Amino acid sequence: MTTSAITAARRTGAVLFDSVTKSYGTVRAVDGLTFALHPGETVALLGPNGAGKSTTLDLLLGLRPADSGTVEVFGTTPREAVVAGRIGAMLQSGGLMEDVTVRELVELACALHPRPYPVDQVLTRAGLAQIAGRKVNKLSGGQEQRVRFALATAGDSDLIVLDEPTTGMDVTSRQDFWATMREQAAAGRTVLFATHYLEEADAIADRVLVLHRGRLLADGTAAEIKAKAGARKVSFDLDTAVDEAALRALPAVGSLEISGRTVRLRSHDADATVHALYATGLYPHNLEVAGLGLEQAFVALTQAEEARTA
Ligand SMILES: Nc1ncnc2c1ncn2[C@@H]1O[C@H](COP(=O)(O)OP(=O)(O)OP(=O)(O)O)[C@@H](O)[C@H]1O
Repeated sequence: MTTSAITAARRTGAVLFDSVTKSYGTVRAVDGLTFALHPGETVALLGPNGAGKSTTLDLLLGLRPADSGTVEVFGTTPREAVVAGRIGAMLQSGGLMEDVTVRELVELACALHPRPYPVDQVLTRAGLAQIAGRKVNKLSGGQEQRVRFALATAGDSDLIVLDEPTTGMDVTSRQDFWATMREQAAAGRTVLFATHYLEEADAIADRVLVLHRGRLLADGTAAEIKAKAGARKVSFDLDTAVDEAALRALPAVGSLEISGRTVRLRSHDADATVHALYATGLYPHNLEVAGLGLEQAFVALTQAEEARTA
């Protein structure tokens, strides 16, 4: 980010990370991270295991101090933003209070929020109305996630932070969950979620941040991230026996998979690959050239970075 973008984000942004670093002993979990989130955005935070996603969220929520750099939330410190009720959070870790009912726990969360919603509304929105009387320690994993979701939306917060929110939820719960999050975003709230479900990031996020070893590897729309990965999938059938060596010698070819007379390959310059394919005298049928999905783009980007820094 440029200095003027940082100044603008400081004035009008929802979140600003400016050169933030955090280490645990010798492990640098977050390494000079700079980004801003704008009000009303829904942003996915992606990264392989250990990339620093949870640490980033902890810093954003004021649960850990940064070693250097600054974290601002609506122009204040994370802690001030939390106390003012401006952030609702749903974290992976942290047990729920056990010996209380779902309703009692949600009542407590509402009582603690400066701008609470009615308890019944929170329970219904999280799909908990039917099990409000049940003890929290008797819930399934997916039901516990719904309780965490209820706690994150107990009041009118401006920023909702979710760490792998749908892990353990069944398909219907997931759909309900994201429908609610869309409503929250449509009402102008900023939503930041860390996830390993790339199809969710693709479908839901306006913007995707890819972390790798505590650094920002990519920042853009899902379409931009796919384009950045650069590779295309090329597939075709041949009506003669497949000459693997000739295919491997085509320009820009990455991986190559042959199944009978069907060929599937990755190319970082599909035009060059296909032109050269025709030039060899082969005649491909059913030729298809397609972009990568977000998941494939993510793997391509992170693997390229691993190779670059190895
Ligand atoms: N409390 C801690 N003490 C020591 N090291 C830690 C601690 N928490 C995280 N780390 C290390 O910091 C790095 C970043 O971890 P973090 O949990 O932020 O990553 P993540 O992207 O959330 O990973 P995952 O996808 O596996 O949840 C990892 O190398 C991890 O081992």
